[in-house]
Amino acid sequence: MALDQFFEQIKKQYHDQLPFVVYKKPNALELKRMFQHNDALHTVVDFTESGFVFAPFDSRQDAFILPIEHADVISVAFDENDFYELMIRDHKTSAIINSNKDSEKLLHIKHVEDGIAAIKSGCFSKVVLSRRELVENVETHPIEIFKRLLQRYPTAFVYCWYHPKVGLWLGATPETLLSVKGNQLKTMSLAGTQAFEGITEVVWKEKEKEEQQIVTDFIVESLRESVGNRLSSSDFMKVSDQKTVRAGNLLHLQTEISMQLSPETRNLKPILEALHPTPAVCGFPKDKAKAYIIGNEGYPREFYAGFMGELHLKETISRNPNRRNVENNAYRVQKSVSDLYVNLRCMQMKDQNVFIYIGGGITKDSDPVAEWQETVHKSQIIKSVL
Ligand SMILES: C=C(O[C@H]1C=CC=C(C(=O)O)[C@@H]1O)C(=O)O
Repeated sequence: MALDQFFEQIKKQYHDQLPFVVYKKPNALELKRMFQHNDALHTVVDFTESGFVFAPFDSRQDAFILPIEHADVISVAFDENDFYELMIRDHKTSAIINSNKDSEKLLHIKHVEDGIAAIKSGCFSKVVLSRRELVENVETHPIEIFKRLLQRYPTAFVYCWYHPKVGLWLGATPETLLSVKGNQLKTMSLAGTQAFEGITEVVWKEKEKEEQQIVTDFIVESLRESVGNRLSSSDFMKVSDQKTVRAGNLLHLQTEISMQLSPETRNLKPILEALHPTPAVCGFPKDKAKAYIIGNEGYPREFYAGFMGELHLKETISRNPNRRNVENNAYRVQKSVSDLYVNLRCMQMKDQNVFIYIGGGITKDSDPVAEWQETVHKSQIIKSVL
């Protein structure tokens, strides 16, 4: 199917107020879309379901799914030239809208100061505080915004999710929550932010390294506790060194973590309950930081800092990648694939109003004004696609 036709069909599905998701995985040269046949709202029961899941920050609230058995899935190839075409077409319309008000600045700085005071009084060692910024009168069609996200963030998970009973969300996230292919589990710890200024070999402050190490330690410990009994040896968990990764115009510190699960692990609920929300979007210890966020942030996060992605989809994988044209099914295996991402660098569209969600990790050494500026920088980057 041609790319234009692919996007036109999505616009029609949206116009007809029927649920859909369109997405591209990090570095993939393929776009996928899933159309639900009717507007029924399906709630996740235990994460053994198959489909595309959309889960909120606060796991006491419902997570939703476009179930594979009620949906059509189509993939199209997407290569560098398509990126180029889109870039040329949309170049003139991209603009950075600066709408930060002084009252928003003072409020965020106050929230960060209060968060630092709570850390110093021993409530928790890290908390991620965020804010929501409103941009009014956005006339760009959400699918055009999605295309711009695609061209800007080739290394991100880029998505547009819509359900008439929930709303419309878009984003380009650099953070994997959980990837399970067969019995291979991969996740990552991501934290620390600085602007990308042409090079990725940058120096990180101790404060940022410590902030990211809190996330890594939490993930390793949570995985040990939630699936540890299925491990035959701790050698099954691999933890990489800290490295710098680029997410559009930002740099972050990242550690990759991987392990093997027992072959029959279909129920991801215990792992997701242990991991989500990680200290990259919540804080540490998790429950105290989460209660503080919900009680003090002053707005509902809804799906920001929640997670989304493929849950238990079937994928045919070649056992021997060198045997490309082998027709023999003996070389192909069907694996269950779950690829879930943290909903960061995202926005929610309500008619022509767009809410942008941005936050940052706070530790005892954080500078409230610098934290405000980090959210301004992140929001300007997101706004530039409107
Ligand atoms: C919570 C956000 O980012 C997280 C992920 C990477 C770096 C972060 C930071 O530097 O604070 C945050 O932990 C956000 O962008 O809204």
